[in-house]
Amino acid sequence: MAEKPLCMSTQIPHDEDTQRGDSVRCLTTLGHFGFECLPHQLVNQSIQQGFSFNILCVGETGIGKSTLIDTLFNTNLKDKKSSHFYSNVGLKIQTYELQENNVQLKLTVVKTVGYGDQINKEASYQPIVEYVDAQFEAYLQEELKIKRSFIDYHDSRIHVCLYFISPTGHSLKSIDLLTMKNIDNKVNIIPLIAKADTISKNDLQKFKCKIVSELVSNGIQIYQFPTDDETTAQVNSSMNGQLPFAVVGSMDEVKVGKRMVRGRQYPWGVLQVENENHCDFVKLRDMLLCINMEDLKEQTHTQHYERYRCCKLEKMGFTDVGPDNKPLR
Ligand SMILES: Nc1nc2c(ncn2[C@@H]2O[C@H](COP(=O)(O)OP(=O)(O)OP(=O)(O)O)[C@@H](O)[C@H]2O)c(=O)[nH]1
Repeated sequence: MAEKPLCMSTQIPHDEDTQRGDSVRCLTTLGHFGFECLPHQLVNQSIQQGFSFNILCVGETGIGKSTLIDTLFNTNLKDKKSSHFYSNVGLKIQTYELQENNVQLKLTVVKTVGYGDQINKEASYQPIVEYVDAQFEAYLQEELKIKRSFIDYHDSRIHVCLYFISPTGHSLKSIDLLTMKNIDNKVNIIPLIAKADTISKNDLQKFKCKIVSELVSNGIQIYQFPTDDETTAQVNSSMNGQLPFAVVGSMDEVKVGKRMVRGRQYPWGVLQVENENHCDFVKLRDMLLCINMEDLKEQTHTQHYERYRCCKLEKMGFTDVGPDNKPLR
């Protein structure tokens, strides 16, 4: 078998090579090496592994959580209506395998049940906080194992919380402020005005402004679409200015002219869910699924989980040491 000659001197330093730090130099490469294919290797590996995405839907009973998820993913996940008479808030967790072309997505939807139906508002957000923390804890425990198996580990950490605001047209309720305040450093919150077809366009704009000012004055951090990538900076920054999205959900097919569209039929006409002049559904779908899903996952890992992990490890007595082997404070 013919052996390939080993090329020892493949990189020739040029005068213009820049010196970075003490020991890392940028060299101009000559010829083909192959590492330019690394991004393709990553794409193939990701497609083979499949993707997962975990959504938490928080909102009052009957506010349109299941319908919106169905409309987003074109599924029929809703089973039966929840009662208004639960003594505690519960969470319903459902996982689905979805496929679009050759991309597989394991979607987990966690939905509040009985939220807003109790007098004690503390009891309304506590189960949500506990659930989010429990998923961080499960991930941390997997990380701390000697034999870790992340390949088949189902990462259930919540990547986004869709917070459904009741379309009152007035202001946020105390339960909204309390819950968002207690989860904003644990999850990426995207606020939505639910059933936006029940409020006039004029009132909707005023309501949006009121919500934003209440979030700011209460120091509640909502997720900001990232503006550091030049390919998405413009659209993301414009969408940041349009939050909270006013959404309408529907799986009904309605006739408009010669076309069938998803919408809600009224005596005065049809509200088309996918018409950007009618509501912000398409904006939400694009932002959530097409443009920022990966950032939501990254923020979950690098910000929210990292905060949980740091806190937990410190409580467990771990400390980092500096170069002099002394504990860092
Ligand atoms: N007008 C209007 N009605 C909606 C909208 N979305 C859902 N609905 C209706 O509201 C009712 C409740 O919707 P669901 O999607 O079941 O609400 P949910 O929040 O999942 O309800 P629970 O699981 O019972 O808490 C249904 O009759 C829906 O058809 C919307 O955007 N506008």
